[in-house]
Amino acid sequence: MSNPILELKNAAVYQRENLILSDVNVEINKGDFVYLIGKTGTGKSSFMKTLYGDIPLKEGEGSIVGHDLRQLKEKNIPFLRRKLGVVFQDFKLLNDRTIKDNLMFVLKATGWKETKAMENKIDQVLDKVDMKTKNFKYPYQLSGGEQQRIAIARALLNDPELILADEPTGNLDPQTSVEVMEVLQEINRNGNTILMATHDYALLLKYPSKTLKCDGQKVFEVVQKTA
Ligand SMILES: Nc1ncnc2c1ncn2[C@@H]1O[C@H](COP(=O)(O)OP(=O)(O)OP(=O)(O)O)[C@@H](O)[C@H]1O
Repeated sequence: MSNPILELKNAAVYQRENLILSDVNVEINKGDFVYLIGKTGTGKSSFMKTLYGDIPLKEGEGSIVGHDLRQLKEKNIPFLRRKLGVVFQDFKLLNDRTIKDNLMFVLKATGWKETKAMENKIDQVLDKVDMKTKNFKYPYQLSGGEQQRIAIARALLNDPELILADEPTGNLDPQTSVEVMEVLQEINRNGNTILMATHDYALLLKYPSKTLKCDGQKVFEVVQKTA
């Protein structure tokens, strides 16, 4: 029996009272790499926000990493987020502290106490994105691609069951996008499950995978054409 990490049944996504997506039926299983595509304004970000508890699910059924999205209470959102790694287009690193301190901040905020264990974990995640030697730098001293790799490392800190990446290459040039994508692919090969919203069709062609499309207030799976 498959035990999906994410399952939505007849779900509807709203921004306040505006219906953005309806009849959403989606299943993501452990180890999957799934793209979410669609034109600007079709609801990719709203879909992602619903998954990490930023927008409440008011219609249909939804479960993600063991949480029922319909029953999700404000106080449980931090616990949901701990099981998710979220990566954004604009990196969202804290510019007033070093890379190491950015990661330390997240570990402390999520209940880690032991300095040695925290340092080991930071080394481990930075190693995964090939950024171990830059841990003393400040975010503004890094290129966009490097900052995004740090943001991916940060998403890995609590061994997430699912990584949600919302346009992770949106601010990067094509070559750097490929480099960041290589990191995500490697992480996926190592067993991490990833849902990535993107409008970068070049990446889809280069790294084909299961693809969901937002269009006309619906989400459906598309079969990629090999041109
Ligand atoms: N905070 C908000 N309040 C009300 N409506 C919103 C809000 N944010 C987005 N919307 C609307 O929801 C719809 C979907 O937006 P969303 O950002 O989810 O699309 P998207 O596919 O992620 O677009 P993009 O690729 O430009 O990021 C749009 O019509 C947008 O105007």
